[in-house]
Amino acid sequence: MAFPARASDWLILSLLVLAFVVFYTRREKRQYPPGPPSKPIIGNIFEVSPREAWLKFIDYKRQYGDILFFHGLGNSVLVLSSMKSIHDLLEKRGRKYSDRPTFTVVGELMGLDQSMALLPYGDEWRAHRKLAHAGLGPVAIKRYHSIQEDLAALLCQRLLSKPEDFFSHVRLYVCPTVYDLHMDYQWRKPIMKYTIHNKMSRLPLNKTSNQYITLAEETMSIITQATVPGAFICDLMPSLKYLPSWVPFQREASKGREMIESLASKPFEHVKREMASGQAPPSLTQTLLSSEVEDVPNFEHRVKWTAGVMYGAGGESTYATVLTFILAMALHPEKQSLAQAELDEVIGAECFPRIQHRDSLPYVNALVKETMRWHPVVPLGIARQSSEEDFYEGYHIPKGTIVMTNVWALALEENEEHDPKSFIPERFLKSAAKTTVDPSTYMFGFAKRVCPGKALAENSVFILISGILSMFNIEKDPQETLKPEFTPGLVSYPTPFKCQIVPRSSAHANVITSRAAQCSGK
Ligand code: HEM
Repeated sequence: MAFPARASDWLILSLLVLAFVVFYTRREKRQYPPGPPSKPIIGNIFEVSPREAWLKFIDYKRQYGDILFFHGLGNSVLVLSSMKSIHDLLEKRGRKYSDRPTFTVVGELMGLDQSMALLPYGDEWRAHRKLAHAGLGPVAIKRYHSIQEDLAALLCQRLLSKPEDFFSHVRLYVCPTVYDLHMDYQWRKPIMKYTIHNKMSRLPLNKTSNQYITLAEETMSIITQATVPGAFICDLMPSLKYLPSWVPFQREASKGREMIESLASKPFEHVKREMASGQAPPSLTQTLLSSEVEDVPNFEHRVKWTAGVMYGAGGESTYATVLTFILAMALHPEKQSLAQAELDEVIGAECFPRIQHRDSLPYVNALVKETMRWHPVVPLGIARQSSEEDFYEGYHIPKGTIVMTNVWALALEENEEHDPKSFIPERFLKSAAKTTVDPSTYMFGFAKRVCPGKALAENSVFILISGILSMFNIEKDPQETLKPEFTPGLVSYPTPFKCQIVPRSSAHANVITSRAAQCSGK
């Protein structure tokens, strides 16, 4: 065997060995996390379906494990399906994983990127979060208890008069819970005429409805349509955003921009006027404007957008949760009776519950948790984007990777004691073995970007659900086969279904009427 004889030969050989080692080490480091097989150029990116992707991700989780990777056409997507991986990346390495993806049309062109939910991780976002904590923190939300209780009573009143329109009623009284906090009671003053919208959940509002609600619902409709993947080619080819204003999508974007700006500005100006006249009731905007953080630069702009984002961010998910509850009750009357028995015993028969009763109703709380677990309404969380490249468990995660949290997989985690697909509130009772993770630890997102409305939402969901349970029986429509089916989007709620919502007795009907009358008198 011939060996290199001269020093220069040794040098060349050493460099070759070094280059070989570096090449293979880097190749090793650049190994992506597992995922379905990929093809040249398109990779496996088309396996990420825009509709009900969570169902497919469950199958892939079984095959490839808790971290899944999809890539192709210059995109990469990481799906995290275990608390451990979510905690390791979003919590422990939060600095790298707290950005949001860029939405060219709805964000940049329509201006929604001024709102906390889409703001990049940075100083502006931090300023909005600080304001949100001031207005939605544990002490501040106590100011809203009576508003939330009134809205639950008014929802029951509507259910009493036209139970078959429950989709519309829930929409009308749940989304504005958030709006009400933003403004005040004004939206309820005009008489609203509305009917159930056949396919869509959105309210078909007419001219007699309140201008703020009409604006909010129309704007939400534009935002929802604009965020459907593929709605605008400009989202796939961002350079198209420089096309002139007469191009059709630019005209749509400019209309959307106007409406989104009005959604934030109009209620804000309304509260300011009320404050100037000394008559502003408690609301998020009012709380923030009268807070002592006025030395913050752009204070008014930030308050306007912090409060303005809440209708979209909070209404839809609360609405979806209450509808899921109604569906679950129609399917599980035996669980409903157990919750009603507890309500009757703890707060008294024919009494309307209050938020302060929350801690003394373990079964009702378990039922609320089970509603959230049984069908998570935000099944894949809200996407993040990695702001730096990273390596996790030996895998390479490129900078700019879209990161999804597979909440659906967490909720349907295999469990030895209880079937994850069945509706069993008992799994959350203290007496049961503590094998099921509390959904409030994953339903509202994670770490730095965890939902700032969580505490408020939990109160809303509790009072709406316990109010309905205490006053009504929800029953299957005997003429229909009730099959649980849900919409496929970012926020997923039951597709239209029929059920019967009947007062538990005439005494209960009277309680509803007199409790609702107290609200209208305010
Ligand atoms: C059942 C009701 C609700 C659910 C299930 C829910 C769920 C979520 C989730 C999953 C996120 C994403 C967090 C992340 O990226 O990790 C989020 C963000 C957010 N939620 Fe909620 N939410 C609810 C109600 C509310 C309410 C009532 C409000 C406002 C009053 C609200 C305001 C927000 C805002 C502003 C964000 C964006 C936070 C940010 O990007 O920094 N949510 N929510």
